[in-house]
Amino acid sequence: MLDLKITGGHVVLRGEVLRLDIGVKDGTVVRLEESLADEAAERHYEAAGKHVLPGMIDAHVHFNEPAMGHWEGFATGSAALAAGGCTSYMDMPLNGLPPTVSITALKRKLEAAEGRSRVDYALWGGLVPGNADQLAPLAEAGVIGFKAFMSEPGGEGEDRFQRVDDEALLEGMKRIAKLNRVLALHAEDEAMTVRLARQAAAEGLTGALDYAASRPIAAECEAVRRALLMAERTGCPLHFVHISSAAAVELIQAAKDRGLDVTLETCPHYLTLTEADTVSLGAVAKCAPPLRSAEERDKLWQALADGRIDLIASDHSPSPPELKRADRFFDAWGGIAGAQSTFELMIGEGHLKRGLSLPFLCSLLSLRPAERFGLHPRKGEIALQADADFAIIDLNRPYKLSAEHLKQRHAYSPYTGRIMGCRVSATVLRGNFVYLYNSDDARTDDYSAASADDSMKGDGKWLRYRY
Ligand SMILES: NC(=O)NC(NC(N)=O)C(=O)[O-]
Ligand SMILES: [Zn+2]
Ligand SMILES: [Zn+2]
Repeated sequence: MLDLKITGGHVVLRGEVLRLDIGVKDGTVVRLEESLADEAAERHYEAAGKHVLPGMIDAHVHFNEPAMGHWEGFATGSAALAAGGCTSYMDMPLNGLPPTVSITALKRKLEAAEGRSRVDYALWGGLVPGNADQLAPLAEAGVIGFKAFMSEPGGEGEDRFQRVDDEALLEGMKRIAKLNRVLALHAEDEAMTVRLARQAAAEGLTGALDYAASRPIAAECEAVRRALLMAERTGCPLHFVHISSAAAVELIQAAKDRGLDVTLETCPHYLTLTEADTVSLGAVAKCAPPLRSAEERDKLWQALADGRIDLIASDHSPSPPELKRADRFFDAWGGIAGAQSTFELMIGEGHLKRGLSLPFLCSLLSLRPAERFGLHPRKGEIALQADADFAIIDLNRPYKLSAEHLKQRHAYSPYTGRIMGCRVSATVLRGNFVYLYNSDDARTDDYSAASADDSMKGDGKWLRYRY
């Protein structure tokens, strides 16, 4: 007998969408057929009129435990992801304390996560000045890659995450190349952004647009260019996080064309918000690199449609709302808390509005991240023998996002008040419902029903995939 069957849905596969029924046993997809009507199953979800997509894999979130759980934690952050159709995520090595830059810190991170996550996860380690000797042990312990900042990451306290100088970056790349891991880079040129911020302060310029002007596209391109030169010398695989400009995409594309092992992500906020929103919404829409012009946003969509963007990640980096209130926009915390909305924004804007196909968008949201960071073939697409990780989506149910919908630690997002073009109806992790929107109950999203807890039992919580 099957554990679960999902019938009547349109199933998004690699390159095509088919009307199929799905059979699940022991957390794995075991049947994909036109009809499983006569098949016995412990649970049955009728998905007629809905689409079944591979669960999203979010390669970039900041859950700030240990020590900073009052900013965001594994339980609340992963509940938000589950409500947004995400079934696996990769946690960044900051802004918890200590940051994940040593084996001791990794253990603390794992303890903080243990038994609290609603969906599957993997961890990033950090590359910072002075931790070169920790890279091999961290890789051995299973981190999926390393993250480094080329500009100041922000935060307070001596043990906060430190940016790399060129020397530490080059040395780190040499080592990471040998470890068969990817180095993820926050690419903004420190010298340029510091100089421009100082200049703005000296001129008394403190607003949202002044902040954006102090972190121009040129700063992103300069850092990307320098990192690519070092990658060429060291052979280190690179992944550029949160790329905000088409010009940077082009630099990276040229490197790909030269044969470099390099990928890039962008985030829903660069595709759906602009610097004008930073003015109207305030620091809830503050991030680094900053939001750009509407013209730049459209160029980024074009680059995406042209296949020049490898993946989409949320870069969910929340803080308590107080830290978003500051007289000078420069002083507010930078980071956008969009974990719950990636899928709905990308399907709503990318598919329903801009006409990109669902298989294409799912490759950016699931398959490519799974392939890049070693989770494929177990995760990343709906296929026989793969994990039964799904987002079940209703394309005919637009809704207005409000603070009450948000499951994250602080119900604070630049997308509240926005009409989402579609809605996640249910999220399934290895055959278990980890989120269920109960459309009969107009008041609440009832996701405590179903067997949410099942997903937290057993193994596979921390994915230890090797290349
Ligand atoms: N310290 C952070 O979490 N920073 C993050 N903040 C952003 N993107 O504004 C990031 O990933 O750079
Ligand atoms: Zn960053
Ligand atoms: Zn980030």
